[in-house]
Amino acid sequence: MNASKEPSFRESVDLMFNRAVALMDLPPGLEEKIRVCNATYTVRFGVRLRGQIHTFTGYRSVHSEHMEPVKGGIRYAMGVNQDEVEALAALMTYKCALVEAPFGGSKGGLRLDPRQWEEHELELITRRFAYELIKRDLINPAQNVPAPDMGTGEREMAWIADQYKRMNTTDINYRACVTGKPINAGGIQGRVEATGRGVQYALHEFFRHPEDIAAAKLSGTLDGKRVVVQGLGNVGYHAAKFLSEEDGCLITGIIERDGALVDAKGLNVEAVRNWIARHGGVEGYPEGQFVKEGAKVLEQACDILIPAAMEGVINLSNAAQIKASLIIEAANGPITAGADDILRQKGTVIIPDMYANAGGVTVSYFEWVKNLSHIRFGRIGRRQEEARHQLLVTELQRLNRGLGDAWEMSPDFKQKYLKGAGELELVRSGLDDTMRTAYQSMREVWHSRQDVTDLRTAAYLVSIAKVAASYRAMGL
Ligand SMILES: NC(=O)c1ccc[n+]([C@@H]2O[C@H](COP(=O)([O-])OP(=O)(O)OC[C@H]3O[C@@H](n4cnc5c(N)ncnc54)[C@H](O)[C@@H]3O)[C@@H](O)[C@H]2O)c1
Repeated sequence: MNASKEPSFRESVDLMFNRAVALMDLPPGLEEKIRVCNATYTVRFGVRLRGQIHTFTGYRSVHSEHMEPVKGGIRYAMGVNQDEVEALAALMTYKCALVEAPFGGSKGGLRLDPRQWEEHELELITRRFAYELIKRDLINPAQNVPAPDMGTGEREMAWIADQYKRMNTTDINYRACVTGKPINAGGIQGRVEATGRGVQYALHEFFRHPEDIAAAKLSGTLDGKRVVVQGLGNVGYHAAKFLSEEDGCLITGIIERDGALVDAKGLNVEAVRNWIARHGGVEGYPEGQFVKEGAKVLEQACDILIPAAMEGVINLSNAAQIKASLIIEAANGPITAGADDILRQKGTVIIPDMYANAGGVTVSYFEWVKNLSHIRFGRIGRRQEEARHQLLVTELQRLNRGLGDAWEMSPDFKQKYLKGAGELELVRSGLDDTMRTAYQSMREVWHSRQDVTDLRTAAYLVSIAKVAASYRAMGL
């Protein structure tokens, strides 16, 4: 294949879907029903800014309503188009099914570069976009619940929730109309970092299986592994930070819009992030080496490659040169269908997007449930009980006393013990359980079926089977 034959993002998702359904025995016609996008709404609206009217184009796509509400982020970027939004909505359907978040798939986008607008201008634009979607029930706690994606975050979600409340003054569940909100606007602890945390938990689970580590031509643990990450935004930053600070990984490459930094000794993620915040890019960072053609660093030798920026970055033009033997797709669709073929033939192990970045929607689900139940999270679950018990045992050992003795708690212990399991602990353990269980469901298919040679096909098989079962149960 040459570069001109590169399929679009939407075609790539469909090609990978087709590869999986060819191995399934679905009732006639159901495959087509699952694959197609149910509806895409395009809106153009004007906002008076800087003395003139600016017209913006936005989309909200609903891929599958086999479960409602449908769920999926809202992206702000210049490249947003219908094809992209539909591909992302389809991935949301498969992702939610894989991790058993009870939602259908949706996605939205607004064609604009958020860096070109002031905060108060972005608020006006966001509120107007939200108004257009809310009045058509394309944002609604029972029907369609957005979340952050590229170019958006907590701030935009808070504006959307407030806009919904203004238009639905008697809806007590208004907070559940969007997830990824700030804590003081009905959000949940651990949501901001959830997708990056999920990438870390996915790698933890991968490294619990020696057979899988060997398949990726690696050995040992995460400690000391060389990691290259593309995109130091919400997902890439948190993934790189947790992997370097908690697991001992060396971040040997960071690729951003203006170029890349490489350093065999490992880069300080926090310091690079602060540099980007101050200077708008990685160029000039005082440590490591700056590479102007950042995308070339995707081809650098490393153990784990984490594309966490955007789709299509590993494609027919560079797939053969990729040296990492393990790629975890933190971004949606970073590998095109053609590149996926090349990498699979080379024996590269790919942990697919629909699983790898599902931490965001998983914790969004917790937030939505919290908003609907109107109860603060913090009841003690089994794992928290165990953790509390362990804390108690450790403290008693420290004091060298038996259980019946009178004893003084250390202030640190007292604070932790009396606090019990807080919301953050619950969110983390729920996310960890979800990432473990979903990985095991994929790997079971990967290792038990002769005709399944990769994790992506396994992920599609698991999720399509669940979507198909929903359609069959509800009747068409
Ligand atoms: N935010 C979430 O919770 C979430 C959940 C699931 C999946 N995702 C996916 O993860 C990816 C990143 O999302 P995000 O929320 O972290 O976005 P973000 O806007 O917070 O960060 C994106 C980062 O990538 C950088 N970037 C953009 N284009 C680049 C390029 N060509 N080369 C190198 N760097 C580039 C940006 O400068 C920015 O630092 C997207 O594919 C998104 O769909 C995000």
